Amino acid sequence: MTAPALPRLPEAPAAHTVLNLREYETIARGLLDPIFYDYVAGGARDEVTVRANEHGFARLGLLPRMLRGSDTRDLGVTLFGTPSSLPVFLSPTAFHRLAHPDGELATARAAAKAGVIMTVGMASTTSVADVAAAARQAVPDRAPALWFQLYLQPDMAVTRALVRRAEAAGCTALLVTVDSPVLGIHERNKRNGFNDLPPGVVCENLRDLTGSEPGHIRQIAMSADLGWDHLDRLREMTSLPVVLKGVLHPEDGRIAVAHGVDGLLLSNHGGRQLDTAPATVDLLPDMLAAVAGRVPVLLDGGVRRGTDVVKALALGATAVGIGRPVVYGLAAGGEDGVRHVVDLLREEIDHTLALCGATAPRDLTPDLVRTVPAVPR
Ligand SMILES: Cc1cc2nc3c(=O)[nH]c(=O)nc-3n(C[C@H](O)[C@H](O)[C@H](O)COP(=O)(O)O)c2cc1C
Ligand SMILES: O=C(O)C(=O)c1ccccc1
Repeated sequence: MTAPALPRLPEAPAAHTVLNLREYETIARGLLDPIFYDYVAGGARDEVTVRANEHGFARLGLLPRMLRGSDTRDLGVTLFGTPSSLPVFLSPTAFHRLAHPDGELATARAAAKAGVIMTVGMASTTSVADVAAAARQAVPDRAPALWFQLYLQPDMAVTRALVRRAEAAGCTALLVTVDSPVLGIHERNKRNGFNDLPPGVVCENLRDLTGSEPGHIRQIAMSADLGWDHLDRLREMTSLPVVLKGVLHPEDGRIAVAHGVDGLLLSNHGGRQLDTAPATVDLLPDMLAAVAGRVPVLLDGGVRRGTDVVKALALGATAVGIGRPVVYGLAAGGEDGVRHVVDLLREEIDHTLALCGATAPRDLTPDLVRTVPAVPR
């Protein structure tokens, strides 16, 4: 068993020297323990889906409109009642204390100051209550904009305990991950022998649940026995909006709506579960058709540029999530790094809207998106 050492305190790069999200990956790679970098960057099996997500955006072009924009643009959206300054939210990622000693606290402060929603992972290395306190302290005059990511547990008492913790912390929605009946196989982790957290790093939300290993990642039960009935029982146990994360087949989108979900997050887990699942942006039109406007559809996977965000919104997504770029920003510069990642995207989205003749996300329509031959990078 090899657990990576905690990273040394990284030197925060001067913000002006980092120009885009991909550069944050390069910087993080130089700072992180290679075992943890591989954990973050990697995906399932051949990592086909990891590459496909970014490639999906590369195969779409934006066809701008002229002479109809405005110098004042509004990027804000409201997602399940939670306002966000951007149509971008932070997707849940586990183990932030492996990227930076301040862990999820730094991420929460950055998200709160940037006015975007952070999804706290069930496998966070800071408790959801402490994350919420950090967000509140960072921006005292605003309610924290936090969602909680949940793996449905076959023991519904455990599920209930986690939901109560998220509610008590003030989370305003539950993202329920359903793409993990079993955990994806990451060959990089196998090669590196990465199968445990270093001493002192604990999944704080799992500390005092039933089970013999308090705070251990093995406390999270992945179960292929879960079914739609478990979702129904979750629906009955909370009045929080429930967003299903990881549905990919349009028929599952229809079933989810019939079961009363408040929204869908079209996600292939960043290519970390079923390898060769298609790119999420390629699946978006079919999912939107299946859902037919009954609930908002969010998307994550491979979003690295403002143009990616604008393409997804133009096709009909309500907002998009970012996963790895947040961890890379955190590794590179703690709170400032995450803040800069969000602010870089903000500037790129605003600039792209201007160039497309749009003043707000609602101006974006599918006719602005064309399939093109991907240009090699
Ligand atoms: C290091 C890492 C940890 C993740 N942990 C979780 C998790 O605990 N729960 C979950 O639902 N998704 C998890 N995800 C998936 C993300 O929520 C998201 O779907 C994915 O990262 C989006 O793709 P992107 O990284 O290309 O932006 C994780 C992703 C990464 C990279
Ligand atoms: O690494 C992941 O993608 C992930 O979702 C996960 C699942 C269980 C524990 C920690 C992370």
